[in-house]
Amino acid sequence: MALLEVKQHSLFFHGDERTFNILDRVSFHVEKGEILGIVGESGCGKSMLAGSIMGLYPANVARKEGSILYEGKDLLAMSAKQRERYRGEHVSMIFQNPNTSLNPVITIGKQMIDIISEHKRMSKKDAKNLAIKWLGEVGLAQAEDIFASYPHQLSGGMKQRVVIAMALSCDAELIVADEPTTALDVTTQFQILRLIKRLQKEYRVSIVIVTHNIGVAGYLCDRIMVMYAGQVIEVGPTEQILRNPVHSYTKGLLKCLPGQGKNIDELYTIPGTVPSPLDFPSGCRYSSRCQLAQPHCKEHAPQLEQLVVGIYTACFYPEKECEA
Ligand SMILES: Nc1ncnc2c1ncn2[C@@H]1O[C@H](COP(=O)(O)OP(=O)(O)OP(=O)(O)O)[C@@H](O)[C@H]1O
Repeated sequence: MALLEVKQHSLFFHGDERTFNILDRVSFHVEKGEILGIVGESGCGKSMLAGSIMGLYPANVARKEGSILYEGKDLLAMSAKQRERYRGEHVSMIFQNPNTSLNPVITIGKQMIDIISEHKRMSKKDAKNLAIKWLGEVGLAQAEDIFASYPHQLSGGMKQRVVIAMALSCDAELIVADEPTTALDVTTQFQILRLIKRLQKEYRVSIVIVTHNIGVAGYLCDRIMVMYAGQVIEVGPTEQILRNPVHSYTKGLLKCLPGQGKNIDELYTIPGTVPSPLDFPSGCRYSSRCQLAQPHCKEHAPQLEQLVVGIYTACFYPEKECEA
């Protein structure tokens, strides 16, 4: 059984005049010890889906459909209290901005002891030792000094390491990381990505990483799931997605990656923008930007279907080559 299995999950929101759809029949799974990357441009619904996996929803959600099964138990059928327990015991979230997870007026050490004590029965002294062990484990030299520091005394990269240490110190089985390196400078980004990769290998934790950067997912993930306008449009093993993508949107995302020696003027961008959820096209949601789109694509919505084993795409013309 997969650790996490999301089936036909849709989210509808209350708008000013009507309800509208943000996630549309999203289905995927995460195996134990796997890293899955959720990739797409801004506004594709990645963060909303990350929230769903955590059982966290904005106040204006009108309707949730489908199921989100964690070890076979459906989050959507749980009470708010059960979902809180699920978050406490099994999953942990890493946000783009580490300050979201850290209290500015409490030392790192006290925050870590509090969080460890919530999850494990142990003396304060043992919790302190465990916290310091984890601070060292995530590459923070002088872990004792970090333990005694306040968040504002640390750099962004150091704070993100602390947040990772917090997640692992509570034995989270699934970590949901929403753009965990986007706020960091390029060098620090690489260091944090390398750290996540090393820790995942060592502790066999499952990770869902949300990123707009398909290169980041390519480096870190076992499989990549590409989203567009609230729908999954391609899923497959990382090698396959990087070398032989089948959906023209995925090809476009790959083409946007900066190459060596390219300056900003030479970078490719996919023409057009992601449609607003208030205005999703009725056929294929990518059809207005797709150079392969046929009249049929504007009228009918392709379903996510298995092309070959393990590779799924929602496109009527997946085999065709295109410029993007
Ligand atoms: N509380 C809300 N009520 C209504 N619409 C929302 C709400 N939060 C987000 N949205 C809309 O839902 C869509 C998906 O947003 P989401 O933040 O999940 O996208 P994303 O792919 O994570 O993009 P980004 O990387 O910019 O966060 C967007 O069109 C966004 O404007």
